[in-house]
Amino acid sequence: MWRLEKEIHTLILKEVKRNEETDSEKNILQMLIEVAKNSYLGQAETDNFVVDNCKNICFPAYENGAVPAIWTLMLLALYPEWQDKIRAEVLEIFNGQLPSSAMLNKMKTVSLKPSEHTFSYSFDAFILTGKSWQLTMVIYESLRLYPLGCMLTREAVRETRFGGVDVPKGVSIWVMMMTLYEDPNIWGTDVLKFNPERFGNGINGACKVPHVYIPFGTGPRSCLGQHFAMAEIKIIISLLASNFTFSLSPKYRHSPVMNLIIEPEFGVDLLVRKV
Ligand code: HEM
Repeated sequence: MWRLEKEIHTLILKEVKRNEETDSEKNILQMLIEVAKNSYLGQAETDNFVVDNCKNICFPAYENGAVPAIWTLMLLALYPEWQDKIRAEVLEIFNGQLPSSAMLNKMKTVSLKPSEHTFSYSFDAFILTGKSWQLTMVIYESLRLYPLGCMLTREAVRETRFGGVDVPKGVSIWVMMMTLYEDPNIWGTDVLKFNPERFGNGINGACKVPHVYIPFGTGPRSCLGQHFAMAEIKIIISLLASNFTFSLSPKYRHSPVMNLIIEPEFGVDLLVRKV
């Protein structure tokens, strides 16, 4: 384990050096290096800062787009009427071509005027624009029923009072996603049903307290890959839905498990047919 750790450390620093030597376009790595260099950190700490942040970005990039896409496919397999709606939408937008960013922008949805909100809310989910957002509604509903992480954590950096409770400095606060997403007082009596239509008027229309819908977290440390992840999931689902119909295989065993993220324990077996 230590050998692997050391090897990864060395590999990342090699890439850092290569990156510093080439006059390439500004990328995340260069931004990380700049932040580290402009800080009070010594050389070893600077290296650790860059390496740790690289790992922090690579780790979620590996499965975090794939698992929500798999849950969405499972739900679409269960609800063929939504599969048909998605297929019609993507066939109209993509018109037999591979998805481009301009096409994805047509499915792009929503933005929030920052001044209307106290948090720096970067998840683009409040004002629906355009008319092609059925797939986005399906993904939002899928992320509500099967959130990627089961909790969001924050540490009290100073003594504070939170919802009538005194919280001492240093205490970790865990926000359990499922308690937010399964509350009928917030989402209505059909809270446990797959109903993407609830997002028809954006998040404000979907629930009584829109700030509780935070699939990508909130504030300055919200998900770095949220727009990438949404684009990735849209591309995967669009390509599959426009070429295939799919239903759940009798082999499928429904068993969401909480590892680091909420995953289907036995995978998702689908029966797939060419359209
Ligand atoms: C649908 C897919 C994804 C979901 C639902 C998701 C969700 C989240 C959540 C809830 C957080 C914690 C935010 C907070 O504490 O406020 C987070 C953090 C993060 N995510 Fe994602 N994520 C997804 C995909 C990705 C992908 C594909 C990447 C990388 C390419 C990524 C990179 C990160 C990073 C680097 C952080 C830490 C940000 C920081 O600490 O400043 N995520 N994500």
